[in-house]
Amino acid sequence: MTTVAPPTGAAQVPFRLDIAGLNLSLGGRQVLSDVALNVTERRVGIVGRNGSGKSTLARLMAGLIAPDAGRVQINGIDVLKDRRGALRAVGILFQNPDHQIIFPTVEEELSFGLRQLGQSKRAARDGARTMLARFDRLDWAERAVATLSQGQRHLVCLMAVLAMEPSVIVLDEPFSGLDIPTTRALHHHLAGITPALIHITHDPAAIAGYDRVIWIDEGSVRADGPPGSVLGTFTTEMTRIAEEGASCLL
Ligand SMILES: Nc1ncnc2c1ncn2[C@@H]1O[C@H](COP(=O)(O)OP(=O)(O)OP(=O)(O)O)[C@@H](O)[C@H]1O
Repeated sequence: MTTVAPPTGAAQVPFRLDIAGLNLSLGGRQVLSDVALNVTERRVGIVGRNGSGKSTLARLMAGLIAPDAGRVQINGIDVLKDRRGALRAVGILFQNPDHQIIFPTVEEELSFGLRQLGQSKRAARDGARTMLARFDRLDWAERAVATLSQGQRHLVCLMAVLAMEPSVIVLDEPFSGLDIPTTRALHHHLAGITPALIHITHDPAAIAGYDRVIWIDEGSVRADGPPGSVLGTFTTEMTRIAEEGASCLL
């Protein structure tokens, strides 16, 4: 398995997320209600039932959608108002890499974000190749993205986000649909990276070793604290709901 060395000096990258009074309705339904969070921990998990509002929160954290009320700041940058600042502050990885990849070749895909940050064509190409080399994938530079597997495309997305050196990366269930070895390889890559991580997942084991876990329930924060206590309560509640559902079917 490839070991990924964090870039020198990057361990000092600051991270602070401040969410205040976040409210959002979609399709006439309140999806998030009064979400307020202050986060400085570098490994944070988010759990919650299907439809509880996790992905919506992830998009708000990345400044991809606007709330009805409230604001999201990362390192003091309002991610909605300062789009250039937000590109440096936060990266996001979606469940489906095909929702993210827009260029035909791997190098073009990795260069794009760097061009958005204002780098010259040459600097962006060099940055893309440096990132590919870090992951021992320099041979992918000219490769057509369409010829890569789903797991390999996930890795392309991860490298593209990392190349931009954001303070934090939001992971929106990036491992669903991947086999165990691919999932482990991506976990391994993530364990070695410098940016803070906010990781949305349905797998409590994936975030058991994190610094903090936030449980989103029906658009609000239901529990927030160390993984030991939050994941314990969450799992007990999910099991109770599942058993209740099963007994209804009998
Ligand atoms: N564009 C939209 N228009 C209307 N309703 C939406 C829209 N996007 C999301 N919703 C609704 O908002 C709620 C929260 O959706 P969201 O995708 O944030 O949930 P989630 O917690 O990420 O769920 P899952 O675990 O299933 O991915 C759901 O009820 C969903 O149907």
